[in-house]
Amino acid sequence: MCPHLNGDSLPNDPSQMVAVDLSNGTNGTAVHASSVKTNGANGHANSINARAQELQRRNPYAPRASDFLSNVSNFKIIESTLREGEQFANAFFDTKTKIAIAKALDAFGVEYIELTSPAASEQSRRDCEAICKLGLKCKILTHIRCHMDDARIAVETGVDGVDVVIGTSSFLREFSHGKDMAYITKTAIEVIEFVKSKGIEVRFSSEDSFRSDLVDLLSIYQTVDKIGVNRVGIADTVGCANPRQVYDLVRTLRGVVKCDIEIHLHNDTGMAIANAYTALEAGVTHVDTSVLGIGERVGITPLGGLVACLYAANPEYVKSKYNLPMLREIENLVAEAVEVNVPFMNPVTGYCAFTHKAGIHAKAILNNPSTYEILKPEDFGLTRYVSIGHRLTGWNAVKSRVEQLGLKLTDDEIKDATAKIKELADVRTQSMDDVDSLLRVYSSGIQSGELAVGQKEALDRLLRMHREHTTTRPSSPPPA
Ligand SMILES: CC(=O)SCCNC(=O)CCNC(=O)[C@H](O)C(C)(C)COP(=O)(O)OP(=O)(O)OC[C@H]1O[C@@H](n2cnc3c(N)ncnc32)[C@H](O)[C@@H]1OP(=O)(O)O
Ligand SMILES: O=C(O)CCC(=O)C(=O)O
Ligand SMILES: [Zn+2]
Repeated sequence: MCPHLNGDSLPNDPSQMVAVDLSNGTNGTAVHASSVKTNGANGHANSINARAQELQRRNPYAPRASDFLSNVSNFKIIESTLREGEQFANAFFDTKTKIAIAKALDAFGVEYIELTSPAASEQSRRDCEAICKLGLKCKILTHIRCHMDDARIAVETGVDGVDVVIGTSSFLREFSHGKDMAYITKTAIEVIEFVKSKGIEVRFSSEDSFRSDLVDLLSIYQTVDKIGVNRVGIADTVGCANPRQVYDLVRTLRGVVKCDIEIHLHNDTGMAIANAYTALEAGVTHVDTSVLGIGERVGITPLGGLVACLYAANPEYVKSKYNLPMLREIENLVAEAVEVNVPFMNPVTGYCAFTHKAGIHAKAILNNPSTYEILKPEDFGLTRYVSIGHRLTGWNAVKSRVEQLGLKLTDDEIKDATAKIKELADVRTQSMDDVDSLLRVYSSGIQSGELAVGQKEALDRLLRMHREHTTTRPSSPPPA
């Protein structure tokens, strides 16, 4: 039986854990230089520079110009589980599941949901229409090739906007669609103007941006910005970019276009969350995510990980935007739909995300959770645990359990009992029930005078008697 205090449970075997409720603990919240939204107009960038230089003159530790470009506290999520996520090898979402996921994401508070192209199949088109009719708070987008045939189908579905994409790297120009930059630019203009004429949002994105020629990229982005695209998108389609490259490209683009900038980052080298954070620092306004990061190959920036990272930067802002306690439910919903487990090391919902083990950690956590926690479990509707029944435990952790059990032991007695727990845990990990029995036997031995600190043999005898009693006692008859 899980011995936690407030009825929550871990998805794993919690028998060695004890939950600690320190809701009145003094978790620190990071303080952040305020950020201003910039639309990248050069005049604006210059005035930010002048303001920052003035601040720096007065105080060298004052925010720099780059800090004012940051959108770490001013961003929108484009949730693409129902588009990129459907490209995950294991994914098959029937209509009911798509609707459940869309509703859950909307209740969580994402600003946009991106859906598979209605050109993909007849059912994809019908599902897109069905989700548009749900009346969700968030905006619904669909994602199409840069082609008039796809655009004509997309605008008839009832979406709030269309995300248009075409590869600009030499790899994709040669081996995917075979079109040159002149053709891409001409078609992009045609598609964007068509979608705009329907009165809905349109975004233009270059696929494989980080392996595209910078002059080609900036020139097509500038062209589509001039004709009034709502957003341009940068895509690290193969997951090759590092944070420095992301920062440089976004920052350069920020100086070239006035419209919003979206970023889409694959996680092939494990950089997707770091790259998304860096992209926000450099001024992107929209970040693509999927639940658990599912997508092509190893997928993209995961919703939960990104939210955790941005919460660490500005908890109040993130809490005000998103229903954080829903994260676990959404991840479980998607994990079940695509038949995978939530990874053990997942931020926030990984099965030991809020479990503290080593004695040194446990003592400090019990005094103040901020010592070893950057995320507050209670903000995500979760519980903090301290694991006790192992050889790395310490007397402070044991003392907290003694107090929870309502036992009366002095510190010396607790240290003595801790030594016994360690001795037993050197042989095998002790469950919480094992620890509790030991503490109860120890305490009753002390109260009855059968035991004093350091009487190892007497304690062994009492434990042996307790074990024999509990294992040989005949089971009680069932209640009448
Ligand atoms: C990086 C990304 O994740 S982008 C999004 C990926 N999403 C999808 O692919 C959605 C699901 N896809 C599908 O259902 C199908 O691939 C469809 C309906 C889009 C196209 O199917 P098909 O016509 O059978 O073509 P197929 O998939 O074999 O090849 C892609 C075609 O699109 C063209 N193409 C590829 N990318 C683009 C683009 N961004 N813009 C315009 N055309 C493109 C290719 O040249 C090729 O054309 P072809 O028929 O002249 O050879
Ligand atoms: O449309 C986009 O921005 C991204 C498309 C995509 O999935 C990718 O390039 O990986
Ligand atoms: Zn992608």
